[in-house]
Amino acid sequence: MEGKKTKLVIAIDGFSSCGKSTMAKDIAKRMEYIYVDTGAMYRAVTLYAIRHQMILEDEVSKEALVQDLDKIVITFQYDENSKSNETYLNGENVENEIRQLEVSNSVSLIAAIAEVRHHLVRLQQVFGNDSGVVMDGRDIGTVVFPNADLKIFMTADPMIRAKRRFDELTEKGEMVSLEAILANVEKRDHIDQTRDESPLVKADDAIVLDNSHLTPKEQTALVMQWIEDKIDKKDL
Ligand SMILES: Nc1ncnc2c1ncn2[C@@H]1O[C@H](COP(=O)(O)OP(=O)(O)O)[C@@H](O)[C@H]1O
Ligand SMILES: Nc1ccn([C@@H]2O[C@H](COP(=O)(O)OP(=O)(O)O)[C@@H](O)[C@H]2O)c(=O)n1
Repeated sequence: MEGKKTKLVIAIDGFSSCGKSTMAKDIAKRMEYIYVDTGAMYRAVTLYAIRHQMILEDEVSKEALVQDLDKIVITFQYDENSKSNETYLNGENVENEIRQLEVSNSVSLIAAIAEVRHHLVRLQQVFGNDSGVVMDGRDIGTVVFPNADLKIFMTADPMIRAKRRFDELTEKGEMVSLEAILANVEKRDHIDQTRDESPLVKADDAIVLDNSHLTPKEQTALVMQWIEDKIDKKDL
């Protein structure tokens, strides 16, 4: 299938920590598409806000942050060691820092700000200009690429998601509790689904993928079949 001429825009949305980016990266590699982790962009803006004391006990200095948006430059660079794109904030590699619980605890507040969303969505849409892109987030199939060729809405049992994230962070040496992770996952899902600006919602034409009991290999195999079907239809 690699090298086929027809290039798709693939949108992957869904709840926190269910495996969206794992799957998106795998698909992008197999298809030789660009992969864009939009969550990393919201996380980088959040890290900037934390470092500039713009978040105090769940209160965000919105005006100050919005004023600074043009000063926040987010880029991705391929890293040979991790064999994946890593996130840079104003030239500094922040890939590890943006995954820490401190950032996770504030990111949904930052992502609820309309001006932040408009700014990042504009940047994300540029990545899709050439098509051949896999993008994951919360509003990709609904707002960023409403005409995406394939839309997937991922979900899994909240406890299973929390355990996956817990294993990942403890493996990296972060001292966290499963309870704190579960609380964060559930709180973010709630804020993401109930915010006014482009809330997390399944697009009408998205396929639901519950991967609670699927391995990464199994979920990729399933999605590769859906991609093949889409390409066959387009090539007709
Ligand atoms: N199908 C799966 N089964 C078990 N663990 C998974 C599966 N998919 C992903 N993971 C693991 O779950 C964690 C969260 O995955 P990630 O791709 O970061 O999720 P998301 O992008 O939705 O937040 C990672 O540690 C990843 O390795
Ligand atoms: N397109 C996107 C991507 C992320 N986000 C926000 O950014 C947060 C972090 O996204 P993420 O994809 O890194 O989160 P995880 O699913 O990896 O935990 C989410 O909880 C949302 O609040 C968003 O609002 N829209």
